[in-house]
Amino acid sequence: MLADMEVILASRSPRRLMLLQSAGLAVEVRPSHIDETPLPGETVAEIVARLGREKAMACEAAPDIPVIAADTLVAINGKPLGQPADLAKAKAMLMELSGNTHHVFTGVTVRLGDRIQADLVQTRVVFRQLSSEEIDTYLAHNEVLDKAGSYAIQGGAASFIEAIEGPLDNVIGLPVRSTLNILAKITFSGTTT
Ligand SMILES: Cc1cn([C@H]2C[C@H](O)[C@@H](COP(=O)(O)OP(=O)(O)OP(=O)(O)O)O2)c(=O)[nH]c1=O
Repeated sequence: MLADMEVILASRSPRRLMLLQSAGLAVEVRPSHIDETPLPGETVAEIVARLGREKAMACEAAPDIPVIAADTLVAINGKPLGQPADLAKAKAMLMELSGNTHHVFTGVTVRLGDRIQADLVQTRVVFRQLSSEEIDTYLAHNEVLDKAGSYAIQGGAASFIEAIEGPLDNVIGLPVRSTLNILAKITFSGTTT
């Protein structure tokens, strides 16, 4: 039903593009550039929901082409971990995640003209204990500056995972099942949320 549907992806994330293409959509990439600074007092869930929506709204598109946008953050003890500014911050984040449980939140929005459908998906991730040397080796061999929480579960960080509960693709940046659900809803039902 959705196969070969033309959509616009308002994201520069190559992982989101790959995930949508793998689902059979015909994707045009048109990244949105918005200020991703959290507002005072916002929870992590509220931040990703708002930023996903703002990215979808900021993207210029014809009213009959669905726009898909998302925002992903790692949350530990209620605190958001976004993309690290530098390798020192990346190391600090991985030290904090080591031996602990965190949650990955993605806010995904589909916009069609002035109608919006959105969803919020979370995945629980448990990291095993990591040594300082192991983190240094990981950072020396992996690109993490564009990854929330300074790791990529689809790369070398898979071996850090002790347990995961929830969708894996949500951690990579886009929960595909949820995205296709809201895409189908907005395309075929015409309802607004
Ligand atoms: C935790 C984790 C995050 N990520 C990525 C997904 C997202 O691309 C990125 C979080 O940053 P986002 O700000 O959600 O997205 P982005 O900056 O890549 O793209 P845009 O703002 O244009 O939409 O972290 C992984 O690829 N693997 C992981 O294991």
